[in-house]
Amino acid sequence: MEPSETLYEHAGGDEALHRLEELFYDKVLADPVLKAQFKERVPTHIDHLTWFTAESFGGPDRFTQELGFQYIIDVHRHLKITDDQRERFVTLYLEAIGEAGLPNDEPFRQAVREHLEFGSQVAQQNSWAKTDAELHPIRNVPRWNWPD
Ligand code: HEM
Repeated sequence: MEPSETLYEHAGGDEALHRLEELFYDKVLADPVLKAQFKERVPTHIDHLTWFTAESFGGPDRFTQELGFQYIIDVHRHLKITDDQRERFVTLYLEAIGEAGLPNDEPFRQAVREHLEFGSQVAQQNSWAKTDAELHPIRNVPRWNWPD
C-alpha cells in the first residue's frame, strides 16, 4: 500500500464498495439471525451504506452532504438490536469483504473490523435509547485510518 493512500482508495473506491455492500445486503436478507431486523429489501440501503462507508474510509462526504448524520441515528432508533444480531452483522460483513474481492491484507481488515465494531456498537446503543440523552454522543461520520 502507498503510505498516503486512504482506506477508500485501497478498497477500490465507490465501485468496489458498492459491490461489497450489495453482496453483504444479500447475505443479511438471507440470514436467519438477522431476518427479524431486515424484513424486506429497502431499495436505498445499498447506496446509502456505500456512501457511509466511503466517507468513513476517507472518500467523498456524500452521506453527510445528502442525508446528514441524524439520518443514521433515526434509522436505528427503537430497533432493539440484540448482541447476537450485532455479532452476526459484523461476521457477515467480514465474510463479504473476501467474497467481493476487496483487499484481504491484515492492516485493511483490521481497519474494517474497527469501523464495524464501533459502528455496530453505536447502532446497537441508539437502537435501545428511550430518550435522546441515552443516544451515543457521536454526531459526525467517523473517519477511520490505517492501524498504528
Ligand atoms: C457499522 C455499522 C452500521 C452501519 C454503517 C449502518 C448503516 C445503515 C444505514 C446507512 C441505513 C439506512 C439505509 C437506507 O437509507 O436505506 C441502515 C438501516 C438499517 N440498519 Fe444499520 N448500520 C449499521 C449497523 C447495524 C446493525 C448492527 C443492525 C442490526 C443487526 C442494523 C440494522 C438496520 C436496519 C434494520 C435498518 C433499516 C432497514 C434497511 O434499511 O434495510 N444496522 N443502517
